[in-house]
Amino acid sequence: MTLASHYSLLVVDDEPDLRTLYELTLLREGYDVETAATVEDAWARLHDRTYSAVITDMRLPDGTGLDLLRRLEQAGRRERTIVITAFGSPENAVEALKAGAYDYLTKPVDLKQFRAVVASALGRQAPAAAPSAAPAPVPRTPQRSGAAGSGSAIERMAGQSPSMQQVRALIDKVARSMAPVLVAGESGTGKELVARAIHEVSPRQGQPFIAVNCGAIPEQLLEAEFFGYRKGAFTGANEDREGFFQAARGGTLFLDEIGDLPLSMQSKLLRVIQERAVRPVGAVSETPVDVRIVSATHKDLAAEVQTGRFRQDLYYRLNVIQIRVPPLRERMEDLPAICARVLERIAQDAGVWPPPRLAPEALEQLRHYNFPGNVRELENLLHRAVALSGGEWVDEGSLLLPDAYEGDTVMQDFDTGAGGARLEAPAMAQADTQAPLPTNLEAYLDSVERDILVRALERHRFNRTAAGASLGLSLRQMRYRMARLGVMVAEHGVTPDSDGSE
Ligand SMILES: Nc1ncnc2c1ncn2[C@@H]1O[C@H](COP(=O)(O)OP(=O)(O)OP(=O)(O)O)[C@@H](O)[C@H]1O
Repeated sequence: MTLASHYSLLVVDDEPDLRTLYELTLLREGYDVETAATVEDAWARLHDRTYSAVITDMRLPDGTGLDLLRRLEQAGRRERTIVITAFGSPENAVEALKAGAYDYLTKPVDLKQFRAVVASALGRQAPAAAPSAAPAPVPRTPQRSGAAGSGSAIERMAGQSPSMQQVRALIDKVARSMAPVLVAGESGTGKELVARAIHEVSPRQGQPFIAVNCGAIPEQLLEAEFFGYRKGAFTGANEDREGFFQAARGGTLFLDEIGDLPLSMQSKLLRVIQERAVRPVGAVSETPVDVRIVSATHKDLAAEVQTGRFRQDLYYRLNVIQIRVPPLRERMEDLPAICARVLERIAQDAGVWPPPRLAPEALEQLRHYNFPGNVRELENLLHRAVALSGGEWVDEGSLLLPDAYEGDTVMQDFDTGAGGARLEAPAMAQADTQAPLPTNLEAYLDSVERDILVRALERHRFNRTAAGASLGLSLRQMRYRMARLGVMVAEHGVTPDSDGSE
């Protein structure tokens, strides 16, 4: 661990008392500290040497903290900046974060928070934020953490269209600061991928990335899930539990579908963001947390504010920097690159190489589709196409774009496919015309297919080649289908994983 004395800090404030207070606080932490009283004085010092971080008051006699910040940005300096703003002027704080400040503090400065923010800017664990005891891990059901598939988010993100280049540039820019980011875009456009990318290129990359789907947690559990609870806080609380905020300590908390958060929880979240401290349910005191918040929404949050469904003050706090991920139909020039990247991943997951390629006619067909479900829909489509074709090429016939589900085309595809069990699905559907229709055709067909694969594998003692051959499939096709549907051959049989391949 780096010694505190290896960090040098520049404190800029024109009030001698405050300057001394900050200086003493930081010296006590073991840092090297220099001070300046004006923008010009600070700039002269910065001319002579570099610092680990600059802590500046917003109002200075010859300018503002923002002026200093902009100069640092323009000169390409790497110093992290913390701006101290007057109480009740959140617009200044937002302005500072937009201009590239790492973080801000509000007057009167709470010294505990001051130490924690400086430590965070230097990439050190804040002393006050260290966990007191190791609480039990939180149940992870509504939360998806860790890598979403193989490879880093930046590597996974394909496409060089101007809008994607802009998204990448913004990711790079915001990664350096603590500023909250709101990622906006339709479902399936890649918002979570953007959030992960921000975390990965930020200094927090070695720390946890915790993803929470705000819409998936029952309202009465929200507080306990977010902030944790103490033993005995309510019936069933048999032990202390951490919440998402504690689990994300030092890292990034990704709040997906933030627009689904009920109003009661919105005010609690706002408080935590303002205070940078959480109070677990049943606890008497608050614990400081150093967490960067990235949220995402497919809703028009500004409109939600207008209708009173989303708190304006929270919107203001979360939306300091907005990254809009455009729908796929607005960046169709990215289609070939995204298809190639997705096909690579499908092949990798199935343990097959080289990855299949998209036939030019298939690409042409995709170009004419408008992808209401965006990249996620494209992924699902390609998954199925690869499982159907199983060869080196994905052709037009295997794409089954939604319109092709109607009429004869489906029957034809099933007929020309590979006989046997695959004919059962349409045959079954015809047999009982009174049977209720599935509400989700894709999920229904997947479950039929999964069932057939499992039965064939069981009948052939889990030998994929033999089971595949009995269904008229090559080993390669069998592997793709098993990977797509999450059917795994375990030591003692087959494990259908109902979540599919993700
Ligand atoms: N530019 C891209 N290149 C390759 N894959 C991508 C790209 N964008 C998104 N994906 C993939 O598409 C899928 C959907 O992306 P993601 O989950 O990030 O979208 P989302 O906007 O968060 O969706 P939702 O709103 O449904 O939560 C993921 O598997 C992701 O890896």
